[in-house]
Amino acid sequence: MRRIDVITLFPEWVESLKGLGVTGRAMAQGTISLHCWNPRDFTEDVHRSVDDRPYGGGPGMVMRPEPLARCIEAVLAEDIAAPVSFLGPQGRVLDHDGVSELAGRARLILLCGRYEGVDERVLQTLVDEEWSIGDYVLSGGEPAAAVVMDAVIRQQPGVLGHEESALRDSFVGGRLDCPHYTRPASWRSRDVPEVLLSGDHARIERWRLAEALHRTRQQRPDLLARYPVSEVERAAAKKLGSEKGA
Ligand SMILES: NC(=O)c1ccc(NC2CCCC2)nc1
Repeated sequence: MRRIDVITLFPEWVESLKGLGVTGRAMAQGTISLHCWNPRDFTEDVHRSVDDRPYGGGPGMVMRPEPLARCIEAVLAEDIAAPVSFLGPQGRVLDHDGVSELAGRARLILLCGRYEGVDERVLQTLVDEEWSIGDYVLSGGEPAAAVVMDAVIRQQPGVLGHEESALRDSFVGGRLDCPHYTRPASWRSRDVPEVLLSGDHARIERWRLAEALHRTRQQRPDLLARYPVSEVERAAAKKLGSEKGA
């Protein structure tokens, strides 16, 4: 991933992400270039109108096809070809596999709708796919685009300080994350598990694997069905058990 184009009526909303955290740094460094496009810049009328009343009546407004289409075509005219992805509740629900798929692309074009949605003919003629971040309705696609961008950018090599931390994250290999601790070793009478202070990195790794497996079994048995316990996990849990007994 080296370029992300976001089509939005609120470019300042999206631009604000440039200054935040690891994803902000990646964009500030230019590892990822972020380009915002506003359909309002592609209107022809003096009022620069991007929405209009829905045919068939009903509440709210619909995004007009022409300015949106011109905007999308301007985006497509630049740089390499890429699918146009609409963020909407009817789309494929984003999960780790979806993030990996999007992260493998050289370019993302994210279309953010507002109001009641965009004219269906734009979706039929210019949009290639629809992604959803979950089964709920948002007032705009921008929050969903921000989620997609964050999840995808952190997968890029070199973006996170410690590459392996992106690998250990929850959901890699269908596992939730292990518990995390930092100083002080005893806090409000609660101690950090002694294994983490042992300096025995092999044992610490086994403990982390076993904890992640335990949590996944407790919180997300569906993930266990999809990603069965591996030999490494079984061995780690077994060895830990024997050590505990020791
Ligand atoms: N679950 C989601 O990812 C999602 C995305 C966009 C949206 N609303 C947008 C879609 C067009 C007008 C507002 N609602 C929900």
